[in-house]
This record gives sequence, C-alpha cells and structure tokens, in this order.
Amino acid sequence: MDQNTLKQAAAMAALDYVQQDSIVGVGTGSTVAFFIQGLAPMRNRIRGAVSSSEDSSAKLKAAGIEVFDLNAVNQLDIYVDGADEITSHRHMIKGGGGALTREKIIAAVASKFICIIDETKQVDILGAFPLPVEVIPMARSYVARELVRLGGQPVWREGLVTDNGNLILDVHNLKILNPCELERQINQIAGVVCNGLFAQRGADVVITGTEQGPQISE
Ligand SMILES: O=C[C@H](O)[C@H](O)[C@H](O)COP(=O)(O)O
Repeated sequence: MDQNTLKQAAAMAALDYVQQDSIVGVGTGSTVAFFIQGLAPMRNRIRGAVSSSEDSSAKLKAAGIEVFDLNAVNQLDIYVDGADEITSHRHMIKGGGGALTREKIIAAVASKFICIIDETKQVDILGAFPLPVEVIPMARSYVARELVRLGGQPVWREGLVTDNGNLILDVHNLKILNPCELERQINQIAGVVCNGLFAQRGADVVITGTEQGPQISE
C-alpha cells in the first residue's frame, strides 16, 4: 500500500471519535485532508469545526462544514491532526506544513488529541525531521544564532509566511533525547512564537495506518 492509502485509513478510523452535535478540532496537512473528506458526509450531525489553518478552513467550508472562531468555543472534545514524527511516548514533531502555532493552541484547548499517521511517522528518537520554529520576522537571525547554541542547524524556510504573519526556521541535525526540556528551552528564546515539539502536550490517541489496517493506541 502507498503512504496515502495508509494516511486515509488512519483518517477514516478517527471518524469514530466524532460525537453527535459536537464541534471538532481539525488540524492541517495531507492526512487531515482525508479526515475532512470523511467528515463532509457527517456535516449535518455535527455543529461544525475549529481549524488550525486557513488551508483547512477553506477545505472545511468547501465541504459545507461551519468553521468557528476558537474564541467562541469554550470546550472541545477532540482535536484530530497528523504529525511529522512521533515516538512511543507520543511526543511529536509537527509543523511540516507551517501550521504549528495554531495547532498547539487548539491541542491545548482540546480534551483529547487524536493523532493520525501512516506508519512511516513512527521513530525511536525525534529529530531526523527538521524541527520547525515559528519566529517573529525581526528576530529571525537572533533566534537562528540561539538555535545553533542549542546544537541545531537552522534553515530559514524562505518564501513561507505563516497564517500569523511570521517566519519558519527548520532546525536540522537535532537528536532530541529530552523533548520536554528542548521544547521549553526553545520557547524561552525571545522572538520565538512557538516550536513544533509537542511533548509537554503530546497525543492522547494515536491511529496508525499500517499494512495490516489501522492500529489504535489509546
Ligand atoms: O503543519 C503541519 C502539521 O503539523 C501536519 O500535521 C504535519 O506536517 C503532517 O502532515 P501530513 O499529514 O501532510 O504528513
């Protein structure tokens, strides 16, 4: 099976977690795009969604699903999103699509983070996938120097402006042995808006598309 088939299988399995009359937290990326496709026929059974990117909002609206402002939502049962890497401890690297900040905000609000992945995303140690860091534009060079001090090789993702009007540095050559500590350290650099380590708040449920079918770990 190809990677997209595995992503789709994981996304379809996540539909079982969608409650009647609920607002669903929806992430960003190619795996989530399959989830939105699956959610479309359920549009009359849910109230709507909150979305982590302009891209996903457009897809949700095109599917006839109302998109709510997060500020209008007091409580969110589930947040469904993909990941670039995930460990057995459910720590993740996210932000390959540049949506990490809004993703982390919605993940913080949601009671349950449901991570949908294909099996290639599973790793023993995070860091082979470059770690995205969203920075305020005027702080780009300073933050890059600080990231070098932490042992990484930051590369500016030129041409990308995030939905929040900021820039992304992708940090290469990290072997992340303590994800919670590195997440905290990077957040302390002035000018950093958010980093793509989801360790302090990891996934609660992981649905993995495998050759043997979707595997659910709760
Ligand atoms: O910013 C993007 C998100 O963190 C995605 O969830 C992540 O990059 C995985 O994307 P995909 O489902 O396309 O592999």
